[in-house]
Amino acid sequence: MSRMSSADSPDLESQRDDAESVDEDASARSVDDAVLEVSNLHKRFGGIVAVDDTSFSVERGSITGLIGPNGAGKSTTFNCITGVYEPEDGSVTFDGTDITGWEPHQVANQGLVRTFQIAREFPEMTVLENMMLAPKDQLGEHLWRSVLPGARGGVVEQERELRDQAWETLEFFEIDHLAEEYAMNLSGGQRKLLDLARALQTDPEMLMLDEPMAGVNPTLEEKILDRIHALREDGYTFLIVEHDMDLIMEHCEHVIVMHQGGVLDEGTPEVIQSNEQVIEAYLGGEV
Ligand SMILES: Nc1ncnc2c1ncn2[C@@H]1O[C@H](COP(=O)(O)OP(=O)(O)OP(=O)(O)O)[C@@H](O)[C@H]1O
Repeated sequence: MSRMSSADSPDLESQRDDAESVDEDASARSVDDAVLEVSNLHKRFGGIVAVDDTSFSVERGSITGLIGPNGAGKSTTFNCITGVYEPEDGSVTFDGTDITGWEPHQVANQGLVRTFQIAREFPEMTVLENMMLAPKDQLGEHLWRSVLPGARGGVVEQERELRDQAWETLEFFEIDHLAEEYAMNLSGGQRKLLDLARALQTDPEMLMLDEPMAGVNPTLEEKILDRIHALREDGYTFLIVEHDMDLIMEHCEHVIVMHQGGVLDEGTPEVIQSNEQVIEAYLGGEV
């Protein structure tokens, strides 16, 4: 299933053949219950092919890792899935619905949310205010509703529920003591926790995390991982881009490897770790 160009060397061609046989094994893995299906995705920027015929599925309730050297196309794939970019070709299906080319807020409303490499909170708002802005379909955002007879009570009630939910989520991530703090005063790790909390506030089914541990100290990293596992136990699905290989291999049950815009291989951490093409992709001077 390698997606390298036809200009690949014979060596790489033979690796691709090997990869295909490995992938046959991988695809034998039952993805009966795929919550996300990415099929033949293509995205280019001028002459740069960033995502080249990429296909993979994510099993519902799994923690799946998406890895690959710098420039492999991971973030662009995330962006194509979540509506930041529109792919030139291919499709994205979430929970049985074709969401290809949907706007980011539509994707989020469907239950698929993401975080970014660089957290995107509002720095001049408090943590709690950031939380209150996150949820989808807030009645309070639709001002017209407030002028409908009898609707005002509903808005007040919904805002109270959102506030309660925000507190609960902040407690879950153990940052409730920072609720009144301006987001700009948080540490890098605390921002990552806020980012996750905000994503969760939208009541998603699946979270896509782009380098959730970058710049996070080991103690906070433990806490974030602990929360991710707790959420998975609750039925959430995770797709995680992360450069820390040890972390991916320890915490993901399935790993997808991207290289030069395509999927080089996928499988269990054990399979991936022993795959020489993967080792070469990482150690071939491109990391
Ligand atoms: N907005 C853009 N304009 C032009 N080229 C881009 C753009 N975004 C990504 N690219 C290019 O597309 C390719 C894939 O980039 P992408 O950021 O998706 O890789 P990545 O695997 O996420 O890398 P990293 O691990 O370094 O974040 C790279 O060659 C990159 O330079």
